[in-house]
Amino acid sequence: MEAQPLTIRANPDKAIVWEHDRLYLLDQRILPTQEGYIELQTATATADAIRDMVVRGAPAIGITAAFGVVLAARSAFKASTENWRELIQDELDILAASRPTAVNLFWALSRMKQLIASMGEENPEPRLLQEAMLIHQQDIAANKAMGALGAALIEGNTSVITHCNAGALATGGYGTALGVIRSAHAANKIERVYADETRPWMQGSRLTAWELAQDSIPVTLLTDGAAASRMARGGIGWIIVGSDRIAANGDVANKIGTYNLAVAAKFHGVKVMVAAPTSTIDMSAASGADIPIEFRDSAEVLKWHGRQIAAPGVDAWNPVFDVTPAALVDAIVTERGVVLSPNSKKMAELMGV
Ligand SMILES: CSC[C@@H](O)[C@@H](O)C(=O)COP(=O)(O)O
Repeated sequence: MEAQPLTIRANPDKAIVWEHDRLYLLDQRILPTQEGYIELQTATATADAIRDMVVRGAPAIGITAAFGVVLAARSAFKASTENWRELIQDELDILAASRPTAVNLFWALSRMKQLIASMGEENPEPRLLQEAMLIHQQDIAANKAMGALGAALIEGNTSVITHCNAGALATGGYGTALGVIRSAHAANKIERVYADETRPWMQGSRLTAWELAQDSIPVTLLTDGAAASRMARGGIGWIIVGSDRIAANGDVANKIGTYNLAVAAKFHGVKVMVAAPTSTIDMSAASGADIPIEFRDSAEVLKWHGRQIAAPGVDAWNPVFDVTPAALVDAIVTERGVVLSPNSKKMAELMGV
């Protein structure tokens, strides 16, 4: 899958673009040294793009899958105006199998499936496209609401640590954790952001630092192992991260290494904020133990830029997410409100169940 020459200037707030009835994704694998969009013509190609990390980040995966359903409906309706509903099923399953942890994927597919179930004999594409666009727009609005709510929790002017990339690139735009940081920076509450590099895909150095630099927000990279040392030296008010799935008891799945950060934060008296839209909350997962954790190829750890960095025959354990227990989380910030010291009762109240 090669990046196409740019027709749209690369912009983190435009990582997912639907234009002239076509789906374009900013290729996040090649940032920040190259910028290019990939055009996707089928749902299967969309699922491949999600699996191969062209697009990543929980809300962005969900939005992309919703547009993937539009592409699936287009080809199914072209093949048969009568049987498109049956024809689309395989592609819906292929999209659902792309990545397992981010619940936003399944949430978005379920919204699209509900709409399909309510449709008559008309061409499904226009209404499905309208729904995908609504999912996209609602995500941006949720991020802006979270930005204001999360920024309000930060007192004075402080430095923060973030992990992975929970910015505009990982969402429909504006970002979750980076949305909070953007809003807090605009309110003069952020002195500096320390971005963990985030092995092995380097979302922190390649994507987060790129986004923050474009916003002129002071950013310094940390190797993942340096975060506790940085906290020990003081001046860090908050750890601010996103999430791929939050369980009904407030346990948080996020990029591998988030749990380490939260443990170190507790020891150093640094608070932990998780910013995530309610589409990331999975009330059917009673606790973090019920969240499926994606394991990726050990080659992602054993190789660096295609070069072998471990002795031949050495294996690697490569879970790409971990679960931070609710007891280590000070605040979950959603578009519906903030949950302080989350637990099952407070999460149920937030979700109205
Ligand atoms: C707003 S994005 C929140 C999470 O999806 C993000 O922190 C993360 O862990 C992304 O992992 P990735 O493997 O890059 O998709």
